[in-house]
Amino acid sequence: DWGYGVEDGPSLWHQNYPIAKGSRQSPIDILPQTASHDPSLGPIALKYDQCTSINIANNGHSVVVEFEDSDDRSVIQGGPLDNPYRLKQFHFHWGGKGCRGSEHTVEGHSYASELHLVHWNAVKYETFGEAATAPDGLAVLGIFLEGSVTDFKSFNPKCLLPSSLHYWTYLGSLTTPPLHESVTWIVLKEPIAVSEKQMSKFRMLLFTGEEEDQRMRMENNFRPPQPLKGRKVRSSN
Ligand SMILES: Cc1cc(C(C)C)[n+](CCc2cnc[nH]2)c(C(C)C)c1
Ligand SMILES: [Zn+2]
Repeated sequence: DWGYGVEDGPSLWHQNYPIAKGSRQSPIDILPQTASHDPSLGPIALKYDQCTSINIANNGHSVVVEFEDSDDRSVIQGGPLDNPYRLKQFHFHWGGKGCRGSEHTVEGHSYASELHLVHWNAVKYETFGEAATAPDGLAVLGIFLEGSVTDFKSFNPKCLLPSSLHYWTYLGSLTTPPLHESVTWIVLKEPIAVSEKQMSKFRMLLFTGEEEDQRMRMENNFRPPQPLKGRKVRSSN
């Protein structure tokens, strides 16, 4: 019912999902100069050592790596978060070519791709599904990928992190339907390098059209920036 094409893309999502015009929609264009530095914002802490990946799948909209989330073995905490959020899965957004592809932009600048590490508040909610509809239910760590000659070795989230964990944070939403306004976004300032070869592998992934035979190229699976509507973007030190 929704996609990234001309007939079903982001500009039409509001017809079936009115919250698309809500007050905390994502992604946004981040303006570093207007982000308010908040000294009370501590560092984020990532505990991914025991992370247990379950599978990698093409869910028709993205390539997703799922994790075991029956306990707090892999969590993100600190920063803007009041308690630990459990790692559920990570996935990517990317463009058809060149440097467009990320969901968040920085002063209008897009990156080739954006990695989302999705976590949920298992302290307050019973299930991921329940958390996904709650205003403090999810915490998504966004990491920009920019094309470069180096390769990244594996999908272990630990080695996918840049050297600096400085971040911007703001209250937002899922970036595809149902567009729930349930996400505390933590976007790292420093991108990681990914090779053109890796990018081309994303682009070769096909995603199913309405009819199974309609194999469309999975690319440009990103939503454009949404109005800030008075929200404050805070910056870690
Ligand atoms: C693996 C995954 C895929 C998707 C979309 C791309 C269908 N979504 C829905 C929208 C979204 C993707 N990235 C930010 N929001 C999620 C949510 C639950 C975080 C996870
Ligand atoms: Zn995402």
